[in-house]
Amino acid sequence: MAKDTYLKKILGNDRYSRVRQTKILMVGAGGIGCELLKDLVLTGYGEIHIVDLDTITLSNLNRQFLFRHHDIDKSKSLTVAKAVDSFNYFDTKLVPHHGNIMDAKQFPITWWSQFSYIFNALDNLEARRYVNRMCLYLKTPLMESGTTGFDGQIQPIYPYYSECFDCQSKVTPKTFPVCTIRSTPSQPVHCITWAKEFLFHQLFDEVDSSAGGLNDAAKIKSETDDKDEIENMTKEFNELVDLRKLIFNSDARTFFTELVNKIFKVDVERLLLIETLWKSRQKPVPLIITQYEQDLIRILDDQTELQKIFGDETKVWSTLENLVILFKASESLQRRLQGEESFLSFDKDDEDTLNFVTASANLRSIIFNIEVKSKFDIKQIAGNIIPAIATTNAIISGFSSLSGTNYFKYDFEETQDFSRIYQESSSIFISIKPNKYITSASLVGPNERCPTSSIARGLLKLTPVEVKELSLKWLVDKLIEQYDYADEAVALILGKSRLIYDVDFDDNLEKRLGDLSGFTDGELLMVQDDDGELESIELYISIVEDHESDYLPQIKLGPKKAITEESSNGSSGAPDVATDTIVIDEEDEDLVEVTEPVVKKRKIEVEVL
Ligand SMILES: Nc1ncnc2c1ncn2[C@@H]1O[C@H](COP(=O)(O)OP(=O)(O)OP(=O)(O)O)[C@@H](O)[C@H]1O
Ligand SMILES: [Zn+2]
Repeated sequence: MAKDTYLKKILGNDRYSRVRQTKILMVGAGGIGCELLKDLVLTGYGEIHIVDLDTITLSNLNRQFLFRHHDIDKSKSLTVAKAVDSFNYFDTKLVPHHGNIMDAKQFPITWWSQFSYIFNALDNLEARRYVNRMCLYLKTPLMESGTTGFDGQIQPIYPYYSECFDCQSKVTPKTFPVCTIRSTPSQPVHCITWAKEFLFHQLFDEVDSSAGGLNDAAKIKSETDDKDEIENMTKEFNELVDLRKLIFNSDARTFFTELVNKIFKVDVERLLLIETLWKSRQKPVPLIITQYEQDLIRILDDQTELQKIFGDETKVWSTLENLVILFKASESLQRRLQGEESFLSFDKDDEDTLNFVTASANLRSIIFNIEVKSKFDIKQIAGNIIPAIATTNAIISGFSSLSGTNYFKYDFEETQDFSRIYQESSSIFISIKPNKYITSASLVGPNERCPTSSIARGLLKLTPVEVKELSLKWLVDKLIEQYDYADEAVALILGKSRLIYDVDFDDNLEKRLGDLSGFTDGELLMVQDDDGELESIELYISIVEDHESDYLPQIKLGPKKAITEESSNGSSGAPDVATDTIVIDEEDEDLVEVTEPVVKKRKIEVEVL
């Protein structure tokens, strides 16, 4: 049977002919992207654009099966596009783009508007949110997907008909109270966090006293009322400062001995004095280095023995072995700081930093009678790594492409009316839990409180000549005419927060649009109703050579909706998939970044042209 006859049979004639004519975009060509592109090519799409900003690394090869060893350092998007050639049975046109999808210069809205459907195969919240917003401006359906270990999810998004990516707040990563980390750890992860975020950071990293963290007095006070505990922590901190000085003016042995003595003996003895802490907890046992000194010296001189310890990363090291590792790591870190490097940051792939954190976390675990972990395990936890599983990616990609074909049931060319299809589509979840390997949930309408989809969005299309000739007054009148705003109720905010017009500020009215600084292609214009009756609309300024249709989107603005703090909160990378990520990690801060769409008018910030 000819290959496309086969496809016709599976999809049916109508869907088949629509698939063949459809141009889609896939964002991300990593773990999910490789699997997904294979599926999309075999679905028979007419044209697929692929965007990825990254190049291939060795660690990608175990699961990103379209890449080979000789592809290392090559562009992911260009490589995947070539790799699928051997099974491109339906002659799908592949158009790769190497670049950041959030780059509005490389990918202006006119570029986005060519796609009928967008598939996300991304690994971060920021890019996901960006694509979600672009889809809202253009009313382009989006298939969102994400995996974390054995968990995975797809979410079909039909803009303004079903929930958008931001409609559900994302699971917040776990955080630990400072005092659990500093005084009363009870799990390996507490000791690992302490070793990485506190000990390593204070000794070797660049310390920014204004940044807060585990030493911030206010933070400590907010976690405990115990005066002794606060005093202890402050003392510990000051002694650490002295220890840091020793890095530069002592030899390796002195530094190591002082380090072990202070961190694993003196600090612990001090904690033991606070009796309230140990009423219902097992007491820690301070480490006495002299008990291990002789063996330590012997092993440090024995290369074979050393190699044996360092060679097995999956073994759980004994106290003595952890001390050996700690000595070698601190010696090496000390040498690096005495040399060229002015500070050292923890990096799971930097052996010295990982060894230091592993050994010090384990020694603390031993003291507090907590399970000791192998270096391999600690690397996963300290690096916030949740292993990526090829099978999870393959299953999720399968669901993503399969569910995407639902779109071809109807002809949306003219209408973009998704009222039926969204009710026939579902989010799908997979997991390793028995009886819950695959579950699904019907799509529901947008969350009224969603910070992203609770305002209307669309394009304001103008030609360069119109931008030059039309005045702001023309635009205000046009907005009133189109959206039924009460007279004098319109307020316009350009970009992040610049008020360019409202009833009390009409200085710009006679200006040409092009003379308003910032009125450029790709900039956002927020239209607010000062009477508080109608919802806001965010317009994406699109300057095009020609626009047949209207200047403004054909939308009926609904009544204004309330947005709450709670609903504008988000954090995890994959949609709704819980992770065991440890916070108190600066890197995670970008994960909680939220783009607030509703800009409060602030006249103070007005720049009069
Ligand atoms: N803003 C962006 N623009 C374009 N591509 C992006 C953007 N953000 C992320 N990506 C791409 O999305 C893909 C996500 O894939 P994946 O989660 O497998 O990540 P990875 O970097 O390949 O693997 P890992 O993070 O596990 O080492 C990556 O190839 C990444 O380059
Ligand atoms: Zn939403």
